[in-house]
Amino acid sequence: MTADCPGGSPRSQPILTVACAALVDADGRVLVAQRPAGKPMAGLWEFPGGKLEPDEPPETALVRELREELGIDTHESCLAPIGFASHGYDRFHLILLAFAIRKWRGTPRGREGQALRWLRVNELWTLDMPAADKPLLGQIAALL
Ligand SMILES: Nc1nc2c([nH]c(=O)n2[C@H]2C[C@H](O)[C@@H](COP(=O)(O)OP(=O)(O)OP(=O)(O)O)O2)c(=O)[nH]1
Repeated sequence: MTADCPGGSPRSQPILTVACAALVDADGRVLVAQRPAGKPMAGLWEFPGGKLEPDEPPETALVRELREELGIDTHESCLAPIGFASHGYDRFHLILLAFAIRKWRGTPRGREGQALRWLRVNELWTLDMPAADKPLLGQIAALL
């Protein structure tokens, strides 16, 4: 059986590639961070992570970002790919690569002033998140 699948917008936008983490604790809860005031999408809850630098592999970027943002140490071998989201914002097209992480050293704290919450997967659906993130929730739910 075939289904209608209308074509997407052909707009040409810069591509931004971001790696993000579902940090999963021993109780199966996932960490989310609130984007601080002054940043685009301030107040929305996101998965910690950030942009890849030129020629930087996503795993390397994520280990770096988690150290910078949360003060935790992990290792590339502790990152398990979950899936991705691809979303067109007004100014750029985001490719969001998501990894699950269950092992790290240190206690996450918001080093850039961001609030943190540990939530069960069913609670994630209730959060105000960037539009790109919603498709990731099903992928995370399938994993946990
Ligand atoms: N880390 C992260 N970023 C996300 C998520 N969802 C989503 O749309 N984004 C967007 C927000 C930003 O436009 C981009 C991440 O960039 P970033 O965190 O490195 O940069 P930023 O805008 O916070 O600011 P800056 O570091 O350039 O100062 O990806 C998410 O779940 N986690």
